[in-house]
Amino acid sequence: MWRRAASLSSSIFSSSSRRALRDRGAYSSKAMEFSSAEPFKGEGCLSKEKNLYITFVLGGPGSGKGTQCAKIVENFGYTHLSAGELLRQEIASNSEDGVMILDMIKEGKIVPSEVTVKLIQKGMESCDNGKFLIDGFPRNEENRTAFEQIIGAEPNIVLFFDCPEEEMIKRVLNRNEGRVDDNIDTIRKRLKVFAASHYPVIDYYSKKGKLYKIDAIGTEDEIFERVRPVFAACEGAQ
Ligand SMILES: Nc1ncnc2c1ncn2[C@@H]1O[C@H](COP(=O)(O)OP(=O)(O)O)[C@@H](O)[C@H]1O
Ligand SMILES: O=c1ccn([C@@H]2O[C@H](COP(=O)(O)OP(=O)(O)O)[C@@H](O)[C@H]2O)c(=O)[nH]1
Ligand SMILES: [Mg+2]
Repeated sequence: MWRRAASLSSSIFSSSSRRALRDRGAYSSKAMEFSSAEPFKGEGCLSKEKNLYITFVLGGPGSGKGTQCAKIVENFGYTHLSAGELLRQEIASNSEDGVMILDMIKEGKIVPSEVTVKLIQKGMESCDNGKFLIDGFPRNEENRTAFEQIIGAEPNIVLFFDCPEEEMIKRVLNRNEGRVDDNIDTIRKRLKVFAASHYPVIDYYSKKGKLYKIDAIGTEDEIFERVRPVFAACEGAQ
């Protein structure tokens, strides 16, 4: 069972790890636009006493969040919790909230925070592993503050997959997973919601020095080579 993080500001990399990461090209000058002057102050990686290490994985629809999460899981032993997938499971289980969630997803809207955070909480509590990738959440400021209040923790780091809209549309239309929201009308709505709501979240974590902006154009493997150093430095610091 994971234990609740006592601090809302836990951070992982020592300044030497951060230097090494930068030297290895983990983030481009573009990514640095989002980084604060003094990003990492923490000592350990997965905080020993808290036993909880959280990464939020953000980006627009089709930016490759799920694809890269699978690679992070494979290489670094994280538990992947996709907020969208948890909501789809809730629909499939015919739960009380299922119809409301389905309506919101079809319209590309953001499901009320409490519903999503409770599902994430259940996922985290049912898992012995303390290393979590929380994929596709928080989608807006209200999501972000609800997570802090309900879970009592902040992410240690935040990945943001930066992808042009045309590429996201192309990928979603080719996704072929039978999702009710992978059609051009819903994609356009989702992109509008994304454009209107993601920036304050990104900006918040940037100012806290937790944000890694990853260029999401390239092959899946090329993109993972941009992601890998972020986690490799973390492992090295343990
Ligand atoms: N780098 C990439 N280049 C081309 N297609 C990709 C790339 N990464 C992922 N995809 C494909 O694009 C679609 C969306 O990827 P996914 O990981 O589901 O994105 P997200 O979770 O951000 O919506 C999937 O069909 C996936 O196979
Ligand atoms: O925290 C979340 C995550 C997802 N969704 C809903 O679920 C849909 C699909 O989300 P998912 O992350 O699976 O989509 P992706 O970005 O991976 O295409 C979104 O458009 C929202 O309607 C939501 O309301 N809150
Ligand atoms: Mg996804």
